Amino acid sequence: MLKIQGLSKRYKTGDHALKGVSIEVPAGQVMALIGPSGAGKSTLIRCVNRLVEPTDGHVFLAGEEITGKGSGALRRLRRRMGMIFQEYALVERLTVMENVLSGQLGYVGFWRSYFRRFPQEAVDQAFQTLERVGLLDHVDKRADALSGGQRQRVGIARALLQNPDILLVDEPTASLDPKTSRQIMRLICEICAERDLAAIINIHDVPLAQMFAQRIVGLRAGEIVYDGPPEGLTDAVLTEIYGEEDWTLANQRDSEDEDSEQRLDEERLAGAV
Ligand SMILES: Nc1ncnc2c1ncn2[C@@H]1O[C@H](COP(=O)(O)OP(=O)(O)OP(=O)(O)O)[C@@H](O)[C@H]1O
Repeated sequence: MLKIQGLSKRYKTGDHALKGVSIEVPAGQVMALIGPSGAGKSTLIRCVNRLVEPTDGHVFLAGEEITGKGSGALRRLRRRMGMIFQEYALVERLTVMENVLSGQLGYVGFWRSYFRRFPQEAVDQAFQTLERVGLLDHVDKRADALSGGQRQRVGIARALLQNPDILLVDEPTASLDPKTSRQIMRLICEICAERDLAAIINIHDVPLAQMFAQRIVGLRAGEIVYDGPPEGLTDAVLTEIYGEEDWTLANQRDSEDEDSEQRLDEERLAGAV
């Protein structure tokens, strides 16, 4: 679905943020992008939709090249990439429904959306999507009256209303508590599976990435130093990505988390929760 070939980015400041990165993400795959601060994760995501202009390399979405496209063609291609942000990027004074419908902006034209005259089909789809993300009871609430988790659900619904081929997700859980973070990651992954959607998730929380993503790509100083399954993130690999550190605690917490998660699932199945 997404093919990145030899992507490089050198900012005007001289920072060499990406050094010839090549990755392919097939439809339906959720890929977590991890790495220390400054490794180039945000730059990579932003080069894919060309919010940042790559210095070199090529990006293809479903076989169509994104790099080198003029503004009209780029706008059309961007509609097929749903962005989900750390800070949700909602319009505070608009309702949940209005925020979600703004995902249709690229389709319905500026004046129609300015006067909030959305086609019935889009409104119906927005209701269905809001039901899927668990916000049907909040459609008329203003965005500024929502919790962090609810706000991120609005962000997800808005991205889905574009009918994207891929989700580009930048730190979706950075402002959320641990339980809500899991719920949001679970929701994103379930939706990707249901819709055969690819996703790249830029995430700092390694245990969370391991718990939910099918594939982990580790960036260090603009280069891929790991690309494989979550189980392959050994202490040695983590050290290669992040540098020397004692990983025992993180891994221990990991298996404890898994145990309690499994217990909770069993209790849920037994109808106890
Ligand atoms: N607009 C910019 N102008 C100049 N340099 C930049 C710009 N944005 C990022 N950089 C530099 O590019 C490198 C990669 O930054 P980037 O934000 O992509 O890393 P990151 O892995 O996303 O970090 P973080 O996890 O802290 O968000 C860093 O050295 C950063 O200072």
